[in-house]
Amino acid sequence: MNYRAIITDIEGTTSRISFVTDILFPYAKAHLPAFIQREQQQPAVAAELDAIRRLLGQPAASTDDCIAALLDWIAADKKLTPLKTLQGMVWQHGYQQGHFQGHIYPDAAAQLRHWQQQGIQLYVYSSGSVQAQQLLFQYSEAGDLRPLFSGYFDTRIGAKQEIASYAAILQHLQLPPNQVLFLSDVAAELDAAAKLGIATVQLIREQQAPSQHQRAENFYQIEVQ
Ligand SMILES: CSCCC(=O)C(=O)COP(=O)(O)O
Ligand SMILES: [Mg+2]
Repeated sequence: MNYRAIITDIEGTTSRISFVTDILFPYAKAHLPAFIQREQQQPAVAAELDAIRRLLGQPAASTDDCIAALLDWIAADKKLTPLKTLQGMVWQHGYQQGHFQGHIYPDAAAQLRHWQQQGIQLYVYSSGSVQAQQLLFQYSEAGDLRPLFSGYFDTRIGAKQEIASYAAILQHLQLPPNQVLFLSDVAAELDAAAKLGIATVQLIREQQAPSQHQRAENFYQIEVQ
């Protein structure tokens, strides 16, 4: 089982679920409305507002309508790309101001470093935007971990429970599926990856429902060689 690439999820896998639900999401809920009102003319923000209008099927939706939809989506933990993109923009300020650091389990930081030193290519696949992923690892409690990673994938490549998303990732990696290992806490994500022959390990750190996938309580229990 010599894997040439390992792809890891974040929430519930490298990092505590409560860091996302109790720190990041409330911060976004508190700061997104003012951020959007202030920055809505910025092309990057305007593009996401247009994407929200398309998702709502309301081309004439006001900025306030879009903000209301975003707050509903945060409450429902919707993994919608415009929400995730705007959240990443808002979280950048929080990290830069030192309002919070990115949580990473010590075993995950240590093993990711070890695997990279062994020559294994490391990637991230999270519903959080690539910007949000890079910020979490840049401002992590274990220091700037960005040098460990060869690439990042988010919902722009597809939803995490869709088989096609993993086919697109394999195309990017240019590796056979049996040389790739995907780590996540969510069985449905692992199911989709396994359908293509990607190796899987489910991290059971919190209250995850176990599945038929190989399981590990921490990164030290994951065999890669
Ligand atoms: C990258 S930190 C923000 C994570 C996030 O917004 C999210 O929805 C987590 O989803 P994941 O696919 O990493 O479990
Ligand atoms: Mg997760």
